Amino acid sequence: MSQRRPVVISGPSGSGKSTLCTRLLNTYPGAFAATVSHTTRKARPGEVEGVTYYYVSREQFESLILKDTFVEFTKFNGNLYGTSKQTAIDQASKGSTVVLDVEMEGVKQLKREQLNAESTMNPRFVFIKPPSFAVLESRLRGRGTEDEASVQNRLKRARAELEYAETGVHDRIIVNEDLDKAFRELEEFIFDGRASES
Ligand SMILES: Nc1ncnc2c1ncn2[C@@H]1O[C@H](COP(=O)(O)OP(=O)(O)OP(=O)(O)O)[C@@H](O)[C@H]1O
Repeated sequence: MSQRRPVVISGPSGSGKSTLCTRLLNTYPGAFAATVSHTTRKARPGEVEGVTYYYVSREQFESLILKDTFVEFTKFNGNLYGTSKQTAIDQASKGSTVVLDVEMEGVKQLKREQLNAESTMNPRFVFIKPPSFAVLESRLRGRGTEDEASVQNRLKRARAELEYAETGVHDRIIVNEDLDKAFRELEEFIFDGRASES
């Protein structure tokens, strides 16, 4: 299989990025690889260093920024998150198509990176859109992982994400209403219309 361009999956928190990414990785074992991000947030029970995240201190993270380590990084709920260039290169060298799950700031940085003459990533961008704001809110609450302040913060950011997507920066927008349908559309986008008929 020829090496495919990296796929950047973005969308508001709660739109279903992780759900769709996980399904992609499980449906095609070995074909896709998610990058492991660096974060300054503390590991939650069950999370594994080097698998879920690379956990670093704020000082370490800031020094990595100065060393131009990250292809994108962002601050969220007081913590820093970033995708290092090296982890994307490592995954691609194993023959896997790299999948990046990022939010709006990450997309903007990746777009800027593309303008850089030395940029080699050349990713494609897909936006996962919730069917409506009300559905997004109910999914975020239904997930049961956020306190009220975090839900409100995510919803505020979601408005900006949706406005940004309106500007036409993504190669494809997928409305995640019915999960199976959204997944088929994602497959079609990734395989350029040659997805399996599942
Ligand atoms: N099509 C769908 N129909 C119903 N529920 C869905 C659908 N897609 C995702 N969900 C549910 O919505 C919630 C949010 O999904 P998910 O965690 O994948 O979002 P996310 O975009 O990755 O969020 P974050 O950026 O915060 O990680 C989850 O509980 C998930 O099971």
